[in-house]
Amino acid sequence: MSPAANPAVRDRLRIAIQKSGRLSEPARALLASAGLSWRESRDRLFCYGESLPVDLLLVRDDDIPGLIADGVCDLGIVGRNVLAEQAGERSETGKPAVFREWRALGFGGCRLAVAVPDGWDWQGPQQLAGKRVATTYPNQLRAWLREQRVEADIVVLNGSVEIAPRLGQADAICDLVSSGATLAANQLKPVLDVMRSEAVLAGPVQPFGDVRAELADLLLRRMDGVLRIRDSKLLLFQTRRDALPQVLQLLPDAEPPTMCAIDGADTLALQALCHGAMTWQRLEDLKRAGARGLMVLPVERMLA
Ligand SMILES: Nc1ncnc2c1ncn2[C@@H]1O[C@H](COP(=O)(O)OP(=O)(O)OP(=O)(O)O)[C@@H](O)[C@H]1O
Ligand SMILES: O=P(O)(O)OC[C@H]1O[C@H](OP(=O)(O)OP(=O)(O)O)[C@H](O)[C@@H]1O
Ligand SMILES: [Mg+2]
Repeated sequence: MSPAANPAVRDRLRIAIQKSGRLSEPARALLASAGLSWRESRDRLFCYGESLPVDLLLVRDDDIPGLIADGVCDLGIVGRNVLAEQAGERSETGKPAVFREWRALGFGGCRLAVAVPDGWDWQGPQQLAGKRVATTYPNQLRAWLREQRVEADIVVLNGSVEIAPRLGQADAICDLVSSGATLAANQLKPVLDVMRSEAVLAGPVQPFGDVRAELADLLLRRMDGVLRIRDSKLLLFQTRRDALPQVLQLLPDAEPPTMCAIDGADTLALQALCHGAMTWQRLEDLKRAGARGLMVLPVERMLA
């Protein structure tokens, strides 16, 4: 049966990303560097893929796990915090796990942390016993409290959680923190992390049974290439053979270099893919160790 005749079989992949918010631009940029391009529609909620049969759906981030669960979209880029919260909710209500994290994407980093008023003398999780804790992430907080064997009341709020203690709605909070500025502005201090989060590529637990499997594989391979080289540089240099061990010691973050002998084999020309920052200080150290003609080149694409 052709995909058109059977709606369960699809010949295009559909990826949901946040319409507007912290993850929307980096998510688009990542997909674009993996070679995707779209024809923008006028309402901009659905973008038809041009370079590959991969379409974009622009939605609220909280809707992404549910869209994957319902099969409305195939993949999504969403914070691990949102994915874990909704997975927790499904498991609490006895529903099977249908989506999971496929890849961590290295942006949108933050943590889900417990914070208490500045004046508290924090002794440990037991101090939350019998207290009210405000959060947008009740399932993760509940699971964490259970692990700590602490009984506390969870007050669910959809936003502005940090203001709850001042309003007398809660004694402590459990919310996302990155710089800590929002906590400080509300006279709160973080005391421990419930989870570390970043943007992730989410997908179904079950593999696709049609051409989407190949499209998803292709996309993953390209994304892995982009993620691997995000901060990488290609380093070109020459060195005398006897200085090689000292030079390589300064490149612990490099892939095994390609080398060739020149000048009657006494000198080597090398190229090494380095994953760490290539600062001036590092180049000067390499020169001191015997490297010559150092050149640092950006890496645009890589396919393993
Ligand atoms: N302060 C922060 N620093 C870094 N990342 C954050 C921060 N706050 C949230 N995030 C991450 O970015 C994701 C999206 O945050 P954002 O504030 O844009 O969501 P939202 O207000 O729920 O948006 P939407 O309108 O799509 O529902 C969060 O789920 C989290 O993974
Ligand atoms: O530690 P900080 O760097 O101050 O960031 C933390 C704040 O960022 C997020 O809110 P956001 O600004 O996205 O507003 P929102 O409540 O509308 O999501 C989060 O809910 C915190 O309130
Ligand atoms: Mg949201």
